[in-house]
Amino acid sequence: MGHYAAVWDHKAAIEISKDWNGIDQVFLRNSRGASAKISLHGGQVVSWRNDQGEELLFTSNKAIFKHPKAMRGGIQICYPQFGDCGLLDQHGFARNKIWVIDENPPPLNSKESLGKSFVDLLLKPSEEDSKQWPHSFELRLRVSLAIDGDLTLTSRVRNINSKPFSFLFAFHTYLSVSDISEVRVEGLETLDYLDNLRKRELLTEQGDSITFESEMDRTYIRSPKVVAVLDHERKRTYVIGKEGLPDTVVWNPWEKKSKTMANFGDDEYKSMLCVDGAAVERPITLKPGEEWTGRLMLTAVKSSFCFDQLELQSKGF
Ligand SMILES: O=P(O)(O)OC[C@H]1O[C@@H](O)[C@H](O)[C@@H](O)[C@@H]1O
Repeated sequence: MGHYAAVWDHKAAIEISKDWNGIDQVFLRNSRGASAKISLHGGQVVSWRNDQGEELLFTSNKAIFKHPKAMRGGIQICYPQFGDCGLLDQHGFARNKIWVIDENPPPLNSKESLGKSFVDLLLKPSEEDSKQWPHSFELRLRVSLAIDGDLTLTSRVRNINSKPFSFLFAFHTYLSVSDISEVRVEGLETLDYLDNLRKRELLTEQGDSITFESEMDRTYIRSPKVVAVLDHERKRTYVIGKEGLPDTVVWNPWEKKSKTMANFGDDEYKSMLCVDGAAVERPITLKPGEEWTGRLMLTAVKSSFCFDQLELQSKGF
């Protein structure tokens, strides 16, 4: 399987194995011991570990690993619908489908994979999907793990039909946190957001940063390219960069809703936070033959957050 990997030394590797349901999953590893696991079920990133072996993504202890439902956690691909704003199942069908490994993807910018282990996945609509959503598309996902452990997800949607179509998209990202009460999100101050708990009412963020004391389900519109999630107790900061994704969704179900979710423990809301790079306020429209690209870049660093220290520019933010 070496040809899937950008091999810069002998330890960079990619392996393919079966998951609990006999569905292929891809294991990426870098030379320092960081890793990522991607399931072909849903094109879902199910694990991302740093070089200390610490898991950076949340997965519920009650997650159900059973086709066709995406398991609760990791990074899910929401496409072509987000939430329940449409006729399809919540968050669209892509997260519930079996993707394939794309051996010959159309080229991406060469910098994209330089020095990284990566895999390319592809989803094309089945007959059943076309009945529900009558548009011909190719949805691609490249997952790349860099030498410093950064994880990049690049999605491309191509219209291969003779008519335009529109879609919504999100990288629904479950971050693992120590205790939600100790977490702060920076970068969304003063922005307008749609409050999904109040029928998508348009409100403006008043806080200096976002902290959590109750259920939250918000779509921050036209959000900046970089948002930081500071976990004080664990002394870890996640830096979330995005391109082609104008919005950021912030979600935590809190206590009451958690109890109603079958595949989620009653107390698990304390150890997770979803911060999604998304294009959900306004649909993206593609004319025949056109392609859209969206990218999510995740970095986890120790201790307090400082834009300068992170040399964000050198990381491509
Ligand atoms: O339970 P699901 O379908 O995975 O969705 C979880 C949540 O995902 C969030 O992104 C949405 O904003 C919430 O409204 C939704 O409840």
